[in-house]
Amino acid sequence: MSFDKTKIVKALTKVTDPNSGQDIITMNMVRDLEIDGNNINFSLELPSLDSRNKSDMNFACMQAVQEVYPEANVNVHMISAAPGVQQQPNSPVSHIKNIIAVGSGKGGVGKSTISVNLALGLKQLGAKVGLIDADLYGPSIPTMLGLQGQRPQVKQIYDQPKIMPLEAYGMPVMSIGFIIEPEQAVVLRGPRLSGIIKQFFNDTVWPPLDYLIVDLPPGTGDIQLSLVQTVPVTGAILVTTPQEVAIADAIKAMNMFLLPSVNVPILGVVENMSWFTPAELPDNKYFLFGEGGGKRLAKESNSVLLGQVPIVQGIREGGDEGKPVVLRDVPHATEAMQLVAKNAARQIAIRNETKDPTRIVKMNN
Ligand SMILES: Nc1ncnc2c1ncn2[C@@H]1O[C@H](COP(=O)(O)OP(=O)(O)OP(=O)(O)O)[C@@H](O)[C@H]1O
Repeated sequence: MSFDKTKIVKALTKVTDPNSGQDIITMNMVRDLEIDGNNINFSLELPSLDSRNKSDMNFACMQAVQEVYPEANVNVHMISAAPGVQQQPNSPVSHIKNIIAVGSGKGGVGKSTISVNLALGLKQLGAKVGLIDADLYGPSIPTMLGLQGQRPQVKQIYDQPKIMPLEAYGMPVMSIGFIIEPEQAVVLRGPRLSGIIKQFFNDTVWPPLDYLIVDLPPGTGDIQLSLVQTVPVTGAILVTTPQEVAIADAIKAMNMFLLPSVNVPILGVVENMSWFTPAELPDNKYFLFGEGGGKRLAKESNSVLLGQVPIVQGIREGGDEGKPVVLRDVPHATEAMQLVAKNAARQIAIRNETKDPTRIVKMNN
């Protein structure tokens, strides 16, 4: 009896890739399928050959094929994925094309608001997007997406517990706020924080994504460091308000990404709360927080201004009500957020064309 390749492929769709939660055929991990008499041979491409699930996956492949062809000899050859753009053999998330950090110098400049709208804005453009809220000083993203009080599920994959992100508007989301109470979060110290960041990547099942947006705490600290030590960060976006005093802090945050040992490119700057326009005077702009900060920071970081977002009541309401403004139709605001997303997508594409993939920062402790 000869074996049917289509049946074998179908059988292999029952084998799960533990990193993405998808099957290994969908993830394009099966290569060089050959039938040779009683032998069924193929290669299984893994992100890294020291993957902890290597033998489980080998066994799962054999079992799946022998369910349809019990008499077959199944030979699975494990190979390591060739690193492509933004892929590194040791990245726990090589199925995520771009990891984008959103940072700021000061708190309260609207970094989380920009992160949420940027993520959903990129999704509106047709991309597959995920969001991580790593801002432990105010994990506000659960509220901004109407997910407050919810807890992610834990699923056993190959006998290991894996976290399944929650979903908002079709977008997978993880937050420090899903795991610990905000009061507890602020007293956490280095090793514990670094453990949480690692969990977000190593133990969370992210589907294949074009962009994963990471909302960082303001300033520079343990979370930023853990992030660049865990995954290759494609680039950083800085959020600032227009006033001069915010810029000095934003420059410190920028310098951390640009340290030679970190080397994460700055993709651009978003200036938030740029001006206020009262509804009854639609042609007037009041520059409550001064002017020019975003432009200056873009110049300092040798990047571009991705957009200016005015102060609009609908932006605050969108956050409080769990439906971000980019999904609404709010004059001056929805369009401004969509433009930020469009410009960010363009700058990411330019970055990937012109610069080498970022490397994960090696720990020297
Ligand atoms: N352009 C804007 N217009 C009106 N309200 C805004 C705007 N941007 C942000 N806000 C509101 O300001 C508040 C603070 O925003 P947000 O939580 O995004 O700041 P943040 O920089 O992430 O703060 P932190 O990092 O300190 O938690 C929120 O209530 C948000 O809805």
